[in-house]
Amino acid sequence: MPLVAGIDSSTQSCKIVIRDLESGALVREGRASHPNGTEVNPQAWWNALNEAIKQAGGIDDVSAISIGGQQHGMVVLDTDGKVIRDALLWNDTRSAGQANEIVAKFGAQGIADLTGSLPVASFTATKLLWLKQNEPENAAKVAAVCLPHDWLTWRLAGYGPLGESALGPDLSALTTDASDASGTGYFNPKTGEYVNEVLEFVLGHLPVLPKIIEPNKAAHTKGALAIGAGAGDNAAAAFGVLAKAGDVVVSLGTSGTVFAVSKTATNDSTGTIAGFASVSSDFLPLVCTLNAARVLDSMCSMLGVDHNELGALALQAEPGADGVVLVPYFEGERTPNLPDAKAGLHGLTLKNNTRANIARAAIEGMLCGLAAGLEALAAAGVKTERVILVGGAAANPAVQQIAAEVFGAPITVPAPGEYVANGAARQAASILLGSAPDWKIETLAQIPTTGQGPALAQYKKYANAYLA
Ligand SMILES: Nc1ncnc2c1ncn2[C@@H]1O[C@H](COP(=O)(O)OP(=O)(O)O)[C@@H](O)[C@H]1O
Ligand SMILES: O=C(CO)[C@@H](O)[C@H](O)COP(=O)(O)O
Repeated sequence: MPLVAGIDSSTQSCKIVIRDLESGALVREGRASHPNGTEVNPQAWWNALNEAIKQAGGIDDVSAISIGGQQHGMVVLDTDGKVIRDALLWNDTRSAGQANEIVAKFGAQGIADLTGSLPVASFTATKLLWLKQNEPENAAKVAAVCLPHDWLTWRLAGYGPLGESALGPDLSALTTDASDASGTGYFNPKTGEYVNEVLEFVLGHLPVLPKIIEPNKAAHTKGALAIGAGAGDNAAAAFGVLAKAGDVVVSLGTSGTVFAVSKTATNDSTGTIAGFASVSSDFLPLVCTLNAARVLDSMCSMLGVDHNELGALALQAEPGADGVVLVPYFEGERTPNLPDAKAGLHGLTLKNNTRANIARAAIEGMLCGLAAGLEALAAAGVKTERVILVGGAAANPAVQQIAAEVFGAPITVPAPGEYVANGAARQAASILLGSAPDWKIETLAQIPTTGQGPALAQYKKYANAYLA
C-alpha cells in the first residue's frame, strides 16, 4: 500500500510521520531539535528535517509528502537563492513599532479589510519593514521572500543556493499555500491574492513571492515523489484532527493558539482575531499567545520538578490556586498586544505561597490567556461545542483537567500524536486520492465540562491591569 509523509517544522523541533495512505496508520516517525532563539539560520531547519527523515528510515518508499511549519518567519533570499540573513521568527518582537506604522499607514480597519488581520510583530510584513529601516543593504538585496515551510518545500524539491542544490536557485519555483500566506500580512485570504501595496510599502520593491498551490495539487514532483503545497502549522493541525463546525482547537506548543475552521472570513480591526485561511481554503480565525508550553518548562525548572510532577502538584491545589495568579507574559505578549510586558506572580500571601498553588497558577495562567481567545471567537460567532487539545503541553493530564475548568467547555484530547505533521500527511494523501481521506482519530480522553472555575475571573483582574 502507498505511503505518505507529513512534516511539522515547528519552533522547537522537526517531526515527520509516515502513514499508510488508505488507513492512515502510523508506519514510521522521526524527530530532531531546532536551535533556541527568535532568529534562526534556516539551514538549521533543513539539517533537522534531514535528520528527522533519517531517523524515520528515509522517504524512498513514500509517494507523497507535505510540510507544515511555524508561521510568519521571514526568510529572505538573494538572486543566487542564498539566505541573506537569519530568519526572524514569529516570536521575535523587535518589529512591534513597524506593526504600528503599517496600521498608521493603512488604518486599522483598512489593513484588516485588505489582509484579514491587524498586524502585530509576529507578521512577516512587519519584519520586512524592520529590515528596510534597520538593514537597508540587506533589504535592497531581497529578490524573494518566503516562509519557513515554503523554503523547506523548495529545498526538498531540489532547489536551493547556487552551487549547493541540484536544480539551482530558481526563485520562480517557490510555492506556498493560502493558510501560511495568510499570516504574512500581505495576502488577502478572501481573494487568494497577494496585496502588493502593502509589500511595496514595507520592502520598497516587489520581490518574487511563492506561488499559491491548491491543497490537493502537487507543488513539485521529484521522481515518483509528489510534494504538496504544505501549510501553516495551525491550519495543518486543524486538518490533522479533522476539525468540523463546533470544534475549537487549542494548541499548546511554544505558542498558544485557539482556532476554528469557518466558512466566514473575519476582519477584526482590534487585532485579537487573526483572519487566516484554512488548508481547505475556508477560513481559520485564530487567536495566538506567545506564552504557552515554555511557561510550564520555566515553572518546572523554578520548582525543580518535571512535567508530571508539576501536574501532580497542581492537582493538589484547589481551582483558583487559593488566589495565586500567574500572568505569564515571559516573552512579552502578542494577544493582547504587549510586546514589552513581563510576567508577574500575583496574590501571594504567607499562607497561600505553596508549591502546589504556584504549579496550579502556572497552568491556569497559561490557559487563561487562551480562554480570552475562546471568548473572542465566540463573540465573532464561532460556536464551541468542544475544545480539541493538541500540542506538546496537551499531553499533561493536569493541563487537560484544568483546561475543562478554565474554558468551561468539554475537552477532547486526541491520542498522543503529531497533529500538524498528520495534517500535512493528510494533505499529501489528498494529492494521490483527489480529496482528503477521513482517517480515524483515536481519542485519549474526554473531559466533560465542569462549568467555569474561579481562575479566569481572578486572572482577568491582574491581566487587565497590564492594559491600563
Ligand atoms: N507532559 C508535558 N507537560 C507539559 N509540557 C510538555 C509536556 N511534554 C512536552 N511539553 C512541552 O511541549 C513543548 C513542545 O511542544 P510542541 O507542540 O512540539 O511545540 P512547538 O510546536 O512550538 O515546537 C515543549 O516546550 C515541551 O517542554
Ligand atoms: O505565530 C503563530 C500563529 O499565528 C504560531 O502558532 C506559530 O505558527 C508557531 O507555532 P508553534 O511552533 O508554537 O506550534
